[in-house]
Amino acid sequence: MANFEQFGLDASVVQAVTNIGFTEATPIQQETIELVLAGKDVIGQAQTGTGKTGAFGIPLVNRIDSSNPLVQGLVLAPTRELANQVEQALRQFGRVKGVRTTVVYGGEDFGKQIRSLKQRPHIIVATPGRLLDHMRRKTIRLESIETVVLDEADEMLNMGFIEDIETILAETPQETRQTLLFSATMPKRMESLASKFMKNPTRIAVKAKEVTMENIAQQFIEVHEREKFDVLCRLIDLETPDLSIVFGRTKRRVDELAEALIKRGYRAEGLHGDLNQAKRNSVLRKFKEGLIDVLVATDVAARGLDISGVTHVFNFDLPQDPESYVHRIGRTGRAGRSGIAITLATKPEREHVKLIESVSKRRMTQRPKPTYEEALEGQKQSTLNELRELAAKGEQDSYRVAAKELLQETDAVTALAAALKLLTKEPDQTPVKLTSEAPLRTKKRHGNGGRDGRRHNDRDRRPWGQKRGRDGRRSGHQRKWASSNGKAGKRLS
Ligand SMILES: Nc1ncnc2c1ncn2[C@@H]1O[C@H](COP(=O)(O)OP(=O)(O)OP(=O)(O)O)[C@@H](O)[C@H]1O
Ligand SMILES: [Mg+2]
Repeated sequence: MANFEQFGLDASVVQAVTNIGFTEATPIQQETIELVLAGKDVIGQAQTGTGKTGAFGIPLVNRIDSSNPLVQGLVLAPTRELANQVEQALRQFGRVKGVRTTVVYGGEDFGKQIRSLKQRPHIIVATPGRLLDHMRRKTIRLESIETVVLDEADEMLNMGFIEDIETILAETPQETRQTLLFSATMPKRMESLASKFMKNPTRIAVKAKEVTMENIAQQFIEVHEREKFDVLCRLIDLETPDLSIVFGRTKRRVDELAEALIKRGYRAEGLHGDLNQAKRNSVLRKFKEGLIDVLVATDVAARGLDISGVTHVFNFDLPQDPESYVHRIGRTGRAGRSGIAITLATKPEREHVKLIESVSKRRMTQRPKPTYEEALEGQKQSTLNELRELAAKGEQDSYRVAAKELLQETDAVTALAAALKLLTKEPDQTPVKLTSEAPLRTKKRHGNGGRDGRRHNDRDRRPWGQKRGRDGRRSGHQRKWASSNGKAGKRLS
């Protein structure tokens, strides 16, 4: 296994990476770091959660001349939250070397961004729309850019950012520019972008049958539309996730789902593109801090977001395309950890499930709908585990007298059973109202990448090819690769 010293990186960059806690390069990092250092154009495809940010970010900061005040690196990301997260990662990689980074995205004050641009960042991370605005205002110039990275390149095409990206790339030095494309999915249509903007790129790709991670258990449950919500609640009760993400198809759906979950006593909040940026930031922060356990989101949260502790992804509604499925479920099972992805599908949607399976090259295991009894049992076990842990810690001195008094009145089993009942969140059946969604219908995939026929303007993404208005949306955590699973590195290679 490779450590970071062997790639010819500056000692300051190796130091920064070590400080973060990375000891070994992940497979995609092993393959791309030297190429990027050498100035080559690279198309990097590797599964979700396997360190692509480091694969481009570590050599990128290494290439920066930190004594030169000009901006040298540009990273584009499809959403605001992701742009934020990537900038945080780059800042960490470049900290010891003294590389300055900044991030610009829509929905935020220009003034603040202009002030940060005046600090002469070496690398700018941006969403395409806001970057263009800055270019028009001449608050960002790209003629000194040496390296451009398109993170989630295929998604930026999906979102209709292609013209924006062409405009941006045209403002960077054509002859000398290094261009890097990264994503877990590289659909065929990426080729035209690559051939147009890249010079003899090296392709690093995972094998087709390894598009999704094997450490993510993929399951699906066949449901009727009207029972979906009860099934979701029972799943949460039964599975007792640490953190989970529930994906809904539309913004309205996300709002309704979050509200319904809250009504049933879950700590949930919604995230989608119609919320103002302050709200989006606060929801994501609360989720990372564990102040909420369930993040309900549109596909705005499907790509790139790296949040530790997400043990479960629920596809309440099917994603509109198979690539989106790969990215959604990739919000769990990151950095060698395991995760569970559960997809709810109605009977008419079976075909769509098959299409997803054929693209992700993995079968989903069908499981039955959880029963009320199973949900209750899950909650009981969870309470029992917490009780066991607390008892083992033995820090209940101030409760011992009361406990003894209780045991004089009633036998131990009765007393404990009452405590368990009190502490257990029994499955809540409060009636809730959700507007029902028509099932997703499968259309044959054409050259347009199989965007579904139903175009719903309540969605967070533009259909393929359609020009987007301003800008997208989407933040970070560092830990040791394979910290919880020593085998992860091997499995990936
Ligand atoms: N060499 C390493 N050692 C330990 N942890 C690492 C290493 N490289 C990356 N990680 C951690 O792995 C996690 C996933 O990394 P990252 O977000 O870059 O994945 P990704 O491949 O970009 O995934 P996605 O396709 O979802 O965007 C992060 O928490 C990151 O800090
Ligand atoms: Mg990523």
